Amino acid sequence: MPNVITVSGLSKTYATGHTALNNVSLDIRRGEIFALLGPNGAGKTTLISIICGLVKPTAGSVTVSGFDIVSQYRETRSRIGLVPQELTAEAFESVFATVSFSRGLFGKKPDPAYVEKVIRSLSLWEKRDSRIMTLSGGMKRRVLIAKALAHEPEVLFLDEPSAGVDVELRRDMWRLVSELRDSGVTIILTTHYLEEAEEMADRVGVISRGELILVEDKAALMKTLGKKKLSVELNAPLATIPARLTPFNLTLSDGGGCLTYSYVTTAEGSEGRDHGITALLEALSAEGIAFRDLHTEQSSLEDIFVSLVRRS
Ligand SMILES: Nc1ncnc2c1ncn2[C@@H]1O[C@H](COP(=O)(O)OP(=O)(O)OP(=O)(O)O)[C@@H](O)[C@H]1O
Repeated sequence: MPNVITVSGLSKTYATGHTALNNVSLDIRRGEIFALLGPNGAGKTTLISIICGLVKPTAGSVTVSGFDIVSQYRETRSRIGLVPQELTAEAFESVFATVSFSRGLFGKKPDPAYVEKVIRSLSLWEKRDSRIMTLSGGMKRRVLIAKALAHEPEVLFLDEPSAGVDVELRRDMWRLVSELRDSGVTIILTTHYLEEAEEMADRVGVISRGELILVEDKAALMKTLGKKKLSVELNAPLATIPARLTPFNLTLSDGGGCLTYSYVTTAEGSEGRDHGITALLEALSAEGIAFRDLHTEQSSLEDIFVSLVRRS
């Protein structure tokens, strides 16, 4: 996949002297869903704001579809849709008028059929003539997405799309984001919710204190980091691990009193694929090894994330 955004050596030090981004380089592939994860204050919004031309970088460069965000601002901005964190929309305008107006801001010719399509895809058609102020919070958020899509952007930024929305709207939004991706739009979202990244993203970037500490395919991340451990507390300690048990790559601890087995719990793995636990228990029984207790421990994405951020 060719890159749609190239970020090179990007840094931002605010007037306060605070360095919010430090030498960040990142390629976003056309057509992917990229999740940017990071704790509060990590620099996610700063990064997005620079790419969208709202904040000036201190050093480094960014191109969008090959155009420079500073010297070719109009070219880059018209290719980007931004759904901001805060709910801001014109209170007295109707949904249809607001979305049409957003399209006009980017110099696009009016296209009521396209605006209708966007509004329908966000299940807002029934509300097209309603004033924004009369809508629920969830509907207002849908309007923000419609506004961001009004000028047919190639790239859509969603800053904390799930903040303050209920489970149903979150699900709807996830569905919408996949549909947009299927229609060729590249999506970059920031989130605190690992579940969201896990559900939607093709790739994940972790940012902490202004530095990009990891960029990885989600599947690979889950595979390497989504591990489970089974600990078997033995009745009698073992001096060594018997040969029959070698294929399980066990570790022996607690003075020989505990055997630990690690296995992967990716989405595919948990759906019926044998983790080898049955085979392990059979092998233990065949070796005449008795145990008094079994327990499992899972490294949650939360743990993984916290340990990555701490390590950085
Ligand atoms: N205009 C500004 N002037 C000075 N400092 C700023 C400004 N905007 C952001 N910062 C600081 O830069 C750092 C990064 O902020 P940013 O909003 O990019 O983080 P974030 O990862 O988006 O956080 P959150 O998850 O809370 O939205 C923070 O310490 C913040 O206080």
